[in-house]
Amino acid sequence: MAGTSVFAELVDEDTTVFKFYSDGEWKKSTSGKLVSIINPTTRKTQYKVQACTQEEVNKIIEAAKTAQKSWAKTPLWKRAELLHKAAAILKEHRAPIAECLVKEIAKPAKDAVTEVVRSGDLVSYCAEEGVRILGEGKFLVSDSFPGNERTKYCLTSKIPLGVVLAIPPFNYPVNLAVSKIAPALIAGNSIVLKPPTQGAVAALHMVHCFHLAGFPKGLVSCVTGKGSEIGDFLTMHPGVSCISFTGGDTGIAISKKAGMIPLQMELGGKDACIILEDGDLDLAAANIIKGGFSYSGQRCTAVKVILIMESVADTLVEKVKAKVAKLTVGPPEDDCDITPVVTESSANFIEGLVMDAKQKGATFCQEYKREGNLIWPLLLDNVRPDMRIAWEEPFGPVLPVIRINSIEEAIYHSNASNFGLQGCIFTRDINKAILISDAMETGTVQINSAPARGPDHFPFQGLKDSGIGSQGITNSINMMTKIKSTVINLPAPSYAMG
Ligand SMILES: NC(=O)C1=CN([C@@H]2O[C@H](COP(=O)(O)OP(=O)(O)OC[C@H]3O[C@@H](n4cnc5c(N)ncnc54)[C@H](OP(=O)(O)O)[C@@H]3O)[C@@H](O)[C@H]2O)C=CC1
Ligand SMILES: O=C(O)[C@H](O)COP(=O)(O)O
Repeated sequence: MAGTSVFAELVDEDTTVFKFYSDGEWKKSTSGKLVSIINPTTRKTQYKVQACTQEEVNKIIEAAKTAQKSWAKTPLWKRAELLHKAAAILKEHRAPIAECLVKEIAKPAKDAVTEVVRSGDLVSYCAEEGVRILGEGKFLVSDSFPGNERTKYCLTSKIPLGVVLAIPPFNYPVNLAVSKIAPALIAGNSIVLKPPTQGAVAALHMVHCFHLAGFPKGLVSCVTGKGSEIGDFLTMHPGVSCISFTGGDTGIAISKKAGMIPLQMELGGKDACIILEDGDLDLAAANIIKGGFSYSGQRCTAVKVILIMESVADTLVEKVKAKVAKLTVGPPEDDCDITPVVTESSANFIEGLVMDAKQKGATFCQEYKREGNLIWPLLLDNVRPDMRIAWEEPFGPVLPVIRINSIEEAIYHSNASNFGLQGCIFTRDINKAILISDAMETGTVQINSAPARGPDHFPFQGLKDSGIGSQGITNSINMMTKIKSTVINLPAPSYAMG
């Protein structure tokens, strides 16, 4: 159970009130204020977390700055060793952490366990990748640039940035937290985590695994509280040297307010699934179900619009409809495919998109049904560009189908979006696939499979409003370092063996 056994020190007087993590200790905030986490399924308060004060944030950042200085002098292999230890502890305690994910964000039970295991694997991979790429630098000689003799040797290495602020979203509160924490730590940075409110307790449990692994005091901290209240103070804090954020439009606002520091932003998406006449329609239908409806469509990489050639549209829609009918709908504890969406306001937003489509004449392939936060999976056919669902991301189990008559039309629609995260193409013609991929303004294009972030060492990036920079283990480690050069100036040209 959450907050019990090794996690007992996280809880306050009752097992639903959780402390925050500062200077290697679990603490109650002096604010005396708590933030409630509502269970999306029961719509009742499940847990409460501390609303940290600005003073507490100041202390955390000061401690993080101090801890980082000694951490940067800790041998790389020792940093990796601690990360491997944290990964093992995380995996060992996957059950109580997954239980938090089920209660806080209604993630289906099996997927919740997968998130924790995937996170442990990510931390270990990061440790291994870090010792390789951070163990190498460059050696340059001056005479390759015109006008120079070989009188200068330039040695470059990757050095840490300082304090990294990590802000993950509700849909992967553990995995998208460690995908920022592990690269930051292996690269010699300290980390301040501000978890999403929905998912904060799972994140606190994950942080405790780093505590149990024995990381130095102050190196890893976790501030809780509503992003709308404590967010600006954190993101504009002069002690923060880098922000790694995943979430919605909030990221655009942060990028305008943050100082002159490196930013890693992974924001929303409207990933198109383009299906050509020669595409394998069974494969496409299976990927539409997995891509569009897993975790009830609450993934940035979810298939969010189907662009299908008119000549094969009826067949494809029938295949998808048949599979939608088989999706199970209900509580996450029962491991249903479709579970309640994260908040009531999300459910209302999704309903607004559905009603707009209804009013403007979309074809409902299923009856629209909602109970509380639970929305039954819905395929909307014959969606037109004047409908909001054609452009906006529902972050829910509702999927629009737009019928197209040419490849150009598909590319035009995909590129007209303000987002540019991923897209996918179903065709047996690899030449067409490559041409379409090249024309699509997205960070990644998948050929004959649904969009996805993983495997987690692949580069992951969004263009346009979908983000800044690139994630993936290697890119994140590099992003959380800067280059330092030392130039050795020789009194006379010197050529090895020359
Ligand atoms: N590209 C990607 O990889 C992903 C993108 N997303 C996108 O995120 C959205 C849904 O996720 P959601 O969690 O609701 O996104 P939000 O942008 O609302 O929240 C993301 C994080 O930012 C915090 N936050 C809120 N306000 C501020 C602020 N002013 N300053 C700093 N931090 C703040 C939130 O905390 P709190 O919870 O306390 O408000 C949360 O931890 C969708 O649009 C989706 O597309 C989601 C997942 C991955
Ligand atoms: O933010 C998201 O929703 C995730 O980065 C998507 O990850 P996934 O493709 O592994 O679900």
